Amino acid sequence: AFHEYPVTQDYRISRRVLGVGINGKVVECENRVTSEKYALKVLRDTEKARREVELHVMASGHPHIVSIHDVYKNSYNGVDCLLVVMENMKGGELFARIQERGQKAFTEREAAGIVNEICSAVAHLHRMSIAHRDLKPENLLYCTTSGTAALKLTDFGFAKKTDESEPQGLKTACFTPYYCAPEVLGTEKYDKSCDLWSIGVIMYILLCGYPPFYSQHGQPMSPGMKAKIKSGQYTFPSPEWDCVSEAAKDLIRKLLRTEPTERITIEQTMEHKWISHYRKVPDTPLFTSSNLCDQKEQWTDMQDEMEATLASMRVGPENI
Ligand SMILES: O=C(Nc1cc(-c2cc3c([nH]2)[C@]2(CCCNC2)CNC3=O)ccn1)c1cccc(C(F)(F)F)c1
Repeated sequence: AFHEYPVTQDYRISRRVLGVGINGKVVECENRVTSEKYALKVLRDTEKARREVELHVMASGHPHIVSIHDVYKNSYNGVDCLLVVMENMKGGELFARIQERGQKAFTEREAAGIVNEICSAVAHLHRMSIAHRDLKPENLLYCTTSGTAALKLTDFGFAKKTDESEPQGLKTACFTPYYCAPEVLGTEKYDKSCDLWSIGVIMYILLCGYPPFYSQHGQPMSPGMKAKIKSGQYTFPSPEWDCVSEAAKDLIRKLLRTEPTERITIEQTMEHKWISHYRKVPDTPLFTSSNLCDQKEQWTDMQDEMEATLASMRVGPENI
């Protein structure tokens, strides 16, 4: 249930904008009693916003999910809004921190530790039949600027329940299901498999500093593209990948399978030795930090491309 009284009664809202999400803007705010700083996400009160808040509240409390502190329903000159007060992730975004690394090289073992944190957040969501569907670097934030700060996942703007609790479009259609192809009936696999693909892309970038897939530059993703990821082939180019372990490449191959039904699940990923024994992964220095810095200007292109591919993967009866 949401507080109906004004959020300004409990928090002083600063003008500092922390970012803009799918459904709303994020600003810094301060609790009037404790002077603690929080992040405030302002959403128009729509069906979509309700779902975002509901799923984020369900997931909140896990050590690698940004926690929700309070939710308010206020209206400003006749427009109903939902205001979500979250813990303030003062450490900023995942790749910004690796870019700012400077001299001390980023190692394969550190990459494994980060992927382990992301996987435990996704495992928590998938156990609750929630698919995040917008797992991208800019939604992975650090609690504080300290080197040991926890990495947490945020922005449930595209999250969705994958069990039958929600009418899955086609499921309600009146036809004899046994003629229906599996991939149409079980969007459950699809939605969750988007998150595994995202983990694969993030893991690839962590290990070399550039993304696995490039579309022909400037070529827009064809609109209405089916769930197939316009993946093209990816490779493990020299010299960056010569020093990366076979176990890491094995896991990437299983995460980046083009066919969603052939992609590894989050449970299988957590059992993969590169994750389950991440503390034993070789502490090999990587090219990541320098490559992330060198191709800084291509960074926004990369984010746009990942965004476009995620959009094309968010298949659902409503999107087919
Ligand atoms: O982002 C910061 N604090 C923060 C931010 C969020 C947050 C929520 C959402 C987002 N951020 C984004 C912003 C645009 C990129 N995607 C994520 C869109 N969707 C969200 O739902 C949540 C909690 N604390 C922050 C605070 C202080 C300092 C710094 C920095 F490190 F940058 F100095 C960052």
